Amino acid sequence: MIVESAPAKINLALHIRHRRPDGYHELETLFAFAADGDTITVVPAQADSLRVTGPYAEALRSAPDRAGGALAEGQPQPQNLVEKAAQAFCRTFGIDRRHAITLDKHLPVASGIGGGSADAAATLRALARLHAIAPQDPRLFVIAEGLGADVPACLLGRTTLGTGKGEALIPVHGLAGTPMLLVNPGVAVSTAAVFARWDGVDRGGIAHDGDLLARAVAGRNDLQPAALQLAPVIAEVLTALGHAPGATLARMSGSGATCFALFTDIAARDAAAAAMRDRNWWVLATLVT
Ligand SMILES: C[C@](O)(CO)[C@H](O)COP(=O)(O)OP(=O)(O)OC[C@H]1O[C@@H](n2ccc(N)nc2=O)[C@H](O)[C@@H]1O
Ligand SMILES: Nc1ncnc2c1ncn2[C@@H]1O[C@H](COP(=O)(O)OP(=O)(O)OP(=O)(O)O)[C@@H](O)[C@H]1O
Repeated sequence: MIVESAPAKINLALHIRHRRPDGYHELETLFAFAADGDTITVVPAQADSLRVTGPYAEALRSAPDRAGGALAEGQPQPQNLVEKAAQAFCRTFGIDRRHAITLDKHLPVASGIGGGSADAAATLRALARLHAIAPQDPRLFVIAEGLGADVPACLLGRTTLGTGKGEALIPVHGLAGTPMLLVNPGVAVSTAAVFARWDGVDRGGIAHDGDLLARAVAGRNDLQPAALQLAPVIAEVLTALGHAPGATLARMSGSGATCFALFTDIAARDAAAAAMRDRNWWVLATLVT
C-alpha cells in the first residue's frame, strides 16, 4: 500500500501577462505548498477503482466539470483527475496492472488551492513509487502538464517560480515553516470563469530581487478583481485576514475563493483561526513547507 499526501497549493503572487491564442494565459506565479491537504492511497488490485472519502467527498461528486460547465441531469459524472492521472500513467509506462485508489478529500472543491491538481500529482507520485519509476522521470512531468496547468508544480511539490501557463518551474528558497492560515467562505469558483473576466491589463512581472516574502508582498493576484465579481464575499475574508494581528501578507490564492495569510508566529495564526471559525468559514491552520 502506498500513501501519498496531496498538499494544498498556494499562489503567493499571481501575475497574468497575456492571453495566448490557445485560450490559456501566460503568467508568473510564486507557488508554495501547505503542510496539509488531501491524501491518496494506492493498492494493487484485480480491477481499477476509485473511492472518495472525507469531508469534501460529496461536494466532489456534485461538482461541475473542470471547464466550468454545470452538470446536466442524467449526464455521466466527469472523470476525476485521479483516474485521468492513473490512466495516463499506465499508458505512458506500458503498465498493464490494476489499482484500487482512495482519495481522502479534505480540500474544498474549486477553491483556488489546486485540490484536483494536488490529487493528480499525488497519484502520479504514488504510482511511480509502486512501479519503481524515478520521481524525477521527465515523462511524469509530461503527463502532469497534460492534466492541468497546476499539476507540474504540484508534482514537484516545492516552492517555485512558475512561468508559461504555470508549467515552467524554477525552485525558490524561503518561508519554510512559516505559520499560514487558509480561509474559504464556502463559495466554489470556476477557474475558467475567473480567467474569462481578467481585464487584459499586463501590470508587469514578479520582482526579481529581495527575499521570498518581500517578493510576494510586492506582488499581486491579478485574478482577485475578477473573482470578487463572481464571489463578493472574498472581500470580507481578505479584510478579516488583512486586519489579523501578526499577519505579514494576506491575499487570495489562484482563482479563489480561498485566501491565505502568513503570520509571524503560531499564536497569532491560531488567534486569527479562532475568529474565522466563528464566522462559519472553512479554516485550515497550517505551515508553509
Ligand atoms: C489559477 C491557477 O490555479 C494558478 O496557479 C492556475 O493557473 C489554474 O490551473 P489549473 O486549475 O490546473 O488549470 P487547468 O485545469 O489547466 O485550466 C482550467 C482553465 O483555466 C484557464 N487557464 C488556466 C491556466 C492558465 N495559465 N491560463 C488559463 O487561462 C483556462 O480557461 C482553462 O480552461
Ligand atoms: N480530485 C479532484 N478534486 C477536486 N476537483 C476535481 C478533482 N477531479 C476533478 N475535479 C474537477 O476539477 C474542478 C476544479 O477543482 P479544484 O478543486 O482542483 O479547483 P481549484 O482549487 O480552483 O484549482 P486551481 O487552483 O488549480 O485552479 C472541480 O469542479 C471538479 O469538477
